[in-house]
Amino acid sequence: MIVYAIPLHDRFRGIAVREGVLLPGPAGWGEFCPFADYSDAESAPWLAAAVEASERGWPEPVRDRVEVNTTVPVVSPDRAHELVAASGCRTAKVKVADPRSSLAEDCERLAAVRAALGGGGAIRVDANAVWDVDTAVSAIRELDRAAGGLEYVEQPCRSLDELAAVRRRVDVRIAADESIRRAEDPVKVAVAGAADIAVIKVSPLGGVRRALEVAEASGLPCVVSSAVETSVGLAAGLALAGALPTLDFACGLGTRSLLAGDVTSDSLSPADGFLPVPRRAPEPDLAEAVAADEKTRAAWEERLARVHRL
Ligand SMILES: O=C(O)CCC(=O)c1ccccc1C(=O)O
Ligand SMILES: [Mg+2]
Repeated sequence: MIVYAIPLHDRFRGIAVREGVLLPGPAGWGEFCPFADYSDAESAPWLAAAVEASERGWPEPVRDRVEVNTTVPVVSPDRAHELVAASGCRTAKVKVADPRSSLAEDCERLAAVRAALGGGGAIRVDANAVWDVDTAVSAIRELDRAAGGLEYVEQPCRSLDELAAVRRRVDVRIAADESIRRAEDPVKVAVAGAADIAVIKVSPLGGVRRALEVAEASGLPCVVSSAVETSVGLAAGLALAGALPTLDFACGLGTRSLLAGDVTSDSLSPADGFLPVPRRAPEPDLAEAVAADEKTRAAWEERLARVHRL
């Protein structure tokens, strides 16, 4: 087993260093990397996803490449412009509504992203559930204007009822993320009236097969998104995106560039906005260079053992 610790270029979701474990098995490598604030119970599906990858492998894909968005953290307009221009992607997902950023700053970041993308690109934003309904409605209208049009807004509010209320009052499409992945039972959550798009993630949903079930049950067009894994975990996301019967939107799997390093030389960085659908995860041949220190390694070994026992 490999334990890695990789710095991020810019803070993302409050995280400056991404940590996790790579597990080898007969089918290849799997990645277990629940965020530090996740309980053991909430980390169990992340382990199931890693075990699926290493023991069983993934279902047959129906496509061999996937268009992806580049992901823009809460950074200055200049930095946002630079990230989008360097990405080669035609779609950008921009984090908004962060405590460190005002609505005016969010608007400036979006204008810079639009300038970098040009009129033909698509911009989506992610509010990570922080707004109430009225705040969401007015913020979305302003952000939509600043961006020169938004493709969708991801998780503007916490609850499904709030998402439904916002959806009735704005023209911009609504995508559900936390409402699905943090639901008691992601297969049973009735997201259809509350959102236009379902964001589906392999790790929190317990693997590619389980995520395919959640996607089907949602009855919505899906966007497969990462949890900012290394290329080993990104491969699982691409396997899911590759196996979905239909895929109408770019996926949130262009996150390799958020990390300052990777565990593989065969890195899953988008070229011209697309990533290939791999049959198995790439070999972690660079793990030595990003190995965690002894203390971090011991903590992850313990965490893995606890989640394993559940
Ligand atoms: O969707 C993307 O572009 C990248 C993935 C992403 O935003 C994300 C990554 C880790 C944890 C939460 C989220 C999120 O979508 O809220
Ligand atoms: Mg999200």
